[in-house]
Amino acid sequence: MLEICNVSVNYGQSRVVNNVSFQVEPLEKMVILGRNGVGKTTLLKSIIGLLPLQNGKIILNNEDLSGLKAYERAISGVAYVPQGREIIPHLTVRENLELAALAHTKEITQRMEEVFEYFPILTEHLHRKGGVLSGGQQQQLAIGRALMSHPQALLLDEPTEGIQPNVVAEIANILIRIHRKMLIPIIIVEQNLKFARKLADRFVVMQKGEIVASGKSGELTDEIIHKYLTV
Ligand SMILES: Nc1ncnc2c1ncn2[C@@H]1O[C@H](COP(=O)(O)OP(=O)(O)OP(=O)(O)O)[C@@H](O)[C@H]1O
Repeated sequence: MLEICNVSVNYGQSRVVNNVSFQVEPLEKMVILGRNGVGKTTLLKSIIGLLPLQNGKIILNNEDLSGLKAYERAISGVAYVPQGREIIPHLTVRENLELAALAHTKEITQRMEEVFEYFPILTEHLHRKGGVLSGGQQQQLAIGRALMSHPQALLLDEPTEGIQPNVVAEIANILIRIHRKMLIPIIIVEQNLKFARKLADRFVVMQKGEIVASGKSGELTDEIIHKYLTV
């Protein structure tokens, strides 16, 4: 289980995430919703250790990660698919995957085979540079790269951004398969409501750094959408 306990994050004097708490069970996929600039990415970055916590704790499977650096949290099992994918453009698909698994070299071939089961398209592009892939292919590579560390929790920041609708649907189905097989908590920051509804078991909505609504995905009402999500 991934526990976010009273987390606050500042940029300088400015508080961007304020006292956020929620838990994600291994059987759950949680989506974080909210308009632009409400602190969703900042929260994800504080969970993975790229931004310091002002207050609060991050606990994964009873291990307190709060004092650990980002690479130590990665070793403890937190994997991150960043907004914009951040594929290394001059490395090939294979090299992008290998790089993500350097700490686990013994199992690298097996891990890669697992990634190819989810994303067979990557096998067709294995020796091409990551930078020449389409947006959808890069997103698949970014998720595959996160899986190379065999994570205990998976965090994704806007995986549908800039991706064609048919590929979005495919990515949703693959994430559902990944979750069924790995049974790890998944947190997705998302603006695409259709995708969020298809994927998520539960949701939280953020506004001005705080959680203002939460529930099971069936409880995501038009009223909540109108009040906190439509522009
Ligand atoms: N490096 C930074 N330094 C100072 N302020 C920042 C920094 N990065 C983000 N912010 C500000 O913090 C607030 C929250 O930004 P954040 O990116 O977390 O929001 P978000 O909900 O993820 O939005 P989006 O959907 O646009 O990515 C915004 O007001 C943003 O301008």
